[in-house]
Amino acid sequence: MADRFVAEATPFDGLVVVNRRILKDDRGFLTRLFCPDDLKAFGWSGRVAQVNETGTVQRGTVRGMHFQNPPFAEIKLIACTRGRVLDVVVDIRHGSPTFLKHFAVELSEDNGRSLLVPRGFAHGFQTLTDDAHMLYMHSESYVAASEGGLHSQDPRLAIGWPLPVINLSSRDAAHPLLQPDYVGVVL
Ligand SMILES: Cc1cn([C@H]2C[C@H](O)[C@@H](COP(=O)(O)OP(=O)(O)O[C@H]3O[C@@H](C)C(=O)[C@@H](O)[C@H]3O)O2)c(=O)[nH]c1=O
Repeated sequence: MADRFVAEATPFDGLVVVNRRILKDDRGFLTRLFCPDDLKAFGWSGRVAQVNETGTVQRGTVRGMHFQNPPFAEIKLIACTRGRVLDVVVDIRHGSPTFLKHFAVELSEDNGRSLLVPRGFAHGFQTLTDDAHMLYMHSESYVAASEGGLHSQDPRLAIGWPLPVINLSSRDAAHPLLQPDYVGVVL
């Protein structure tokens, strides 16, 4: 069996686009979403503490930009299992050469792409279709008190959302803008 996952490097240390093989036959398809042994080579380590799914009703909705602060900083493997999204991460690792730069990739139910996001990135996405579903593997448990957020429309991040941004949650609308002295997270 050829590799189920083919890694595509990004300009960000540890951030990997994972191209999944999609096995098709007359009935439909099968694709492997997660395998700790295979993904170890791409940077997954430790356990899967939880698997979450979200469904988003309306095209143009933005969720994010979210992260957990140390000691609960987490690795996430992110896939879109229904519809299409523009998935975006921001490097917030203190001292990183790509600090506060962002990376965007389209994830969809058809393109077989997942994003393996190391610790020290904020994550968000915009739905490009109605009724979009996302699936997340998390290496750490959800700890509400450790949650952090950046504003998805912070001018300093300059994320080019392709559609007018709608439906921010009240939490996401309240994320503060970055201060000039922001130094990121120390892992
Ligand atoms: C993330 C999370 C939320 N919750 C609760 C908190 C809240 O009552 C409800 C909805 O949470 P949120 O508003 O944070 O949902 P959402 O905005 O979809 O949060 C998600 O956004 C994307 C961008 C990510 O990267 C994810 O890791 C996650 O942070 O679910 C959990 O119980 N467990 C979890 O792991």
